[in-house]
Amino acid sequence: MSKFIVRGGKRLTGNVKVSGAKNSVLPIIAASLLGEKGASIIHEAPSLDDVMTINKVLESLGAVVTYQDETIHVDAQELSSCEAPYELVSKMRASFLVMGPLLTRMGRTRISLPGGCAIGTRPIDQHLKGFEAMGAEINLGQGYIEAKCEGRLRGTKIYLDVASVGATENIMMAATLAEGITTIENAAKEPEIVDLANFLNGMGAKVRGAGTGVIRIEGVEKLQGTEHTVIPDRIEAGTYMVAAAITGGNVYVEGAIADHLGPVIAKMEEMGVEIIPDENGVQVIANQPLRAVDVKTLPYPGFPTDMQAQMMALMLGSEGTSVITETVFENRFMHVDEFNLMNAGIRIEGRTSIVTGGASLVGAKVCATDLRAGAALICAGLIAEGTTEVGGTHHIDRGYVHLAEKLSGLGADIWRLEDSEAKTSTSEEQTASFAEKAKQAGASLLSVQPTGV
Ligand SMILES: CC(=O)N[C@H]1[C@@H](OP(=O)(O)OP(=O)(O)OC[C@H]2O[C@@H](n3ccc(=O)[nH]c3=O)[C@H](O)[C@@H]2O)O[C@H](CO)[C@@H](O)[C@@H]1O
Ligand SMILES: C=C(OP(=O)(O)O)C(=O)O
Repeated sequence: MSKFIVRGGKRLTGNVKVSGAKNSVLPIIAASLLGEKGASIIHEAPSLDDVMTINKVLESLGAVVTYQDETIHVDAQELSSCEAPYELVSKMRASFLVMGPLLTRMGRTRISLPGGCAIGTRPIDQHLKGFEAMGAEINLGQGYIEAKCEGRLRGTKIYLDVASVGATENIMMAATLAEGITTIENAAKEPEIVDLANFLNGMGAKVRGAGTGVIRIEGVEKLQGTEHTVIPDRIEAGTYMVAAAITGGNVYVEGAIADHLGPVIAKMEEMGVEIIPDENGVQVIANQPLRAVDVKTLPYPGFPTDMQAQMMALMLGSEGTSVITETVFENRFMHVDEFNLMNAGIRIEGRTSIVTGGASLVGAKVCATDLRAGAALICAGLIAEGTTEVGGTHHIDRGYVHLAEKLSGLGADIWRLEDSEAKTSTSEEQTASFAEKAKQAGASLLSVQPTGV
């Protein structure tokens, strides 16, 4: 099993660059299926496993996709299928985002049910409610959802019972080619929704109000490929901000957009971290003991659930008792047991976790239960005594580009041990191979350690 190995005790300093946002690029790639004329070019597409998976979904539908140097070309002029198979959708829930584009463009689609995952059951009722309201007929059977419509979808008013990011995106994409006007009420307001709307408008769509609770889409007859640069990943940025703060460090997070990180910055400032934003990123300076805070996750612009686990790690490095309430997903405290293997002493009471800071964390063998849990365990490992081994790297690879290389570029004592490397190579060879990867990632190798600890 491959794993990240972290030796605690290093203070992080320097500059780290944030990659393009996973949660923007995935719906944008799905939206590129709407381009009946010309290709789409998507810049700052991070080299994540999730991106490779959705590219494969598009290829299985007949689109021609190439990926080079963080740029994706999608030629979706000729599509040969409207069915997204189980093998790909089961790998990644966001594959379900191809449903809206396929239904509205082809009048029919069949997609494997995405199912739940480690953080919750994650139903899709709001997506389907939207499609039905627009005139689609939905049938479920044998693990697949079939949607079809006679002629074009029809614009209508859709009120979402929960401000779902995915449902807002799927319905928004479906509405671009519908007849008439669609209004989404109680729409999600995340920056990634705005990024998707900008991409769609670049294709010729007429989307207004993205980023507010009411989005209005006037359907058009056809869309064409466009060129777009994905926004920086606010969750990756927040993760490096936490990594800097937990080590008492001084780090410039290049590309972080302070406006997208409002609640994360507010809570870190409340803890005593100095955050200095400028137009290119944010400087994070932690030069005093951290104070306990209480955090409740909420849809944007509230505190993001995708930063909950990392914030929990930061609370462990503070003085006093903090409380985290998770309101977005019903099962997103799986990392607590893993933190507790490191002597964290966190208690769960329903949807709340009580985190007592100041405990001396000790390195342990732990496992990422989802991608943010993995990043959070690595953050905790940065201040733990001894060595922490974080397994479940496939989760982390879904959302973090060159995580070990970026952190080691800031001075962290971290490296990745591949299963195959562990079996076949010497520690010197592993160091050399890691050094090569880090060089490719542009990181300066302040602390590369041989494996085999
Ligand atoms: C690829 C992507 O962008 N993923 C993000 C997206 O996931 P995703 O789009 O799946 O998350 P949603 O916003 O849809 O989910 C929020 C809540 O709504 C519920 N719900 C959702 C849809 C539905 O039809 N019915 C329903 O009840 C979910 O179970 C959950 O409790 O937003 C989440 C919430 O910010 C983030 O954690 C994910 O990183
Ligand atoms: C939960 C997440 O992603 P996804 O919705 O793709 O599972 C996440 O990015 O933290």
